[in-house]
Amino acid sequence: MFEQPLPTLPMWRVDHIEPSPEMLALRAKGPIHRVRFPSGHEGWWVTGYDEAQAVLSDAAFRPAGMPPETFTPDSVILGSPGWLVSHEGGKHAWLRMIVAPAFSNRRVKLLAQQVETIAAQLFETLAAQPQPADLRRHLSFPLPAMVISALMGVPFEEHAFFAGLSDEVMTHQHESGPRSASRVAWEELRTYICRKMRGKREEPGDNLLTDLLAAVDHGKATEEEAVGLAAGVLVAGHESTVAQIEFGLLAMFRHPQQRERLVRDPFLADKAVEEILRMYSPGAGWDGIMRYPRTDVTIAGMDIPAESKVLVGLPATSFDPRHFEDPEVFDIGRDPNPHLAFSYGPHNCIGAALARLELKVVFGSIFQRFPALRLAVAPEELKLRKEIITGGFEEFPVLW
Ligand code: HEM
Repeated sequence: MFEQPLPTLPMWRVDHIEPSPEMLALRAKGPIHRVRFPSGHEGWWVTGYDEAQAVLSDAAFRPAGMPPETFTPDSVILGSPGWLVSHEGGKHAWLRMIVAPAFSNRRVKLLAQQVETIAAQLFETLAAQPQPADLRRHLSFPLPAMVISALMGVPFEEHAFFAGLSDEVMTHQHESGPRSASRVAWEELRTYICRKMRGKREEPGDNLLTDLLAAVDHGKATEEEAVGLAAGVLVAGHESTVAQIEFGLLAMFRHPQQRERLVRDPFLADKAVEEILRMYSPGAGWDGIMRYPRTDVTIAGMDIPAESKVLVGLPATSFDPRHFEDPEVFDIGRDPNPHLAFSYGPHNCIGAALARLELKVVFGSIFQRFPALRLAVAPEELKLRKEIITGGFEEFPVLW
């Protein structure tokens, strides 16, 4: 009998950010599907919400940075010592505990004021530019980088340097792309962090690099692990937030009624951010996070052999009608909104509270500061950054 070819990933979004119709159609057929990955390998794609949660909390699955030997992880940082997604079980919990204080409620509260100050400064810099101006250059790229400077305890002026390296690390990351430039950038980034961390001996403070140096001094982590932890936080925390600001703004431009709702009621900012995360999470040609079962497993009645590739389709889970009413509707007042944009289980995003804070500061005030904010080009002229997993745009020219 004639066999249907397997659905192939990636399934590109439409108009840069709208969910792919192929993804929606496949998701509607069931919670798990056999697919072909960009690498050419066959494997499984989990699109159901409950099934995704089950995989992400099951210790039978290794994380994205621990692929079986036959597979390459989809980025050079996955697999590096100290990068949290390259560890599992007790070792992962131990390393995560070392960075956890930097993300505690107390530290995030301390950062809140700084985030507001940084955003206000960047808004004014943007306002002072001749129009049209590139919002990426003046807001979406520097904001998360400056916040990470504060989190790590490095001078603001260095943000452009390390954010440039972080950007390079995340570029050409699709599993089939070339990687030499991102390897070089990863090494350079680690060297920079190592130097800054050692500098904390003379100039300690309430920041991540001081915590990490203490962990090394007390024998809780090797220097290599500490540097990997910091570099991982930096890379994970920068690119996804940049793309989320840009995708969120494009979403608001595409939905003028929702934008008006937000302008009329800025208290909706929290919920608007959640809805942006649910429906327009970062990603370009990115369909989820990889997991590898160490034993034979069964998901939703489908038998999956050990050591296969199982992609947990976080973006697809946002459209599961078992958890979201009218999931294809962008509703900034949606409540409840239990999306999985920050993942689930032991590797859930440790920076979620900080990311939410940054997004809330942007979306809660940008349309007040720039009431006529709009794209200076037709949306189809925006160039999606296809070579970077998180997406975002080459430039984001705006008028106001
Ligand atoms: C909109 C912004 C963000 C999104 C959508 C996002 C999303 C995610 C997702 C889906 C994961 C799980 C990866 C996996 O299990 O394979 C993750 C992990 C992680 N994220 Fe985020 N993230 C964001 C912002 C941040 C920020 C601001 C930071 C830190 C400053 C951060 C640091 C991390 C770290 C360190 C991990 C690894 C956690 C672990 O393996 O234990 N992220 N993030």
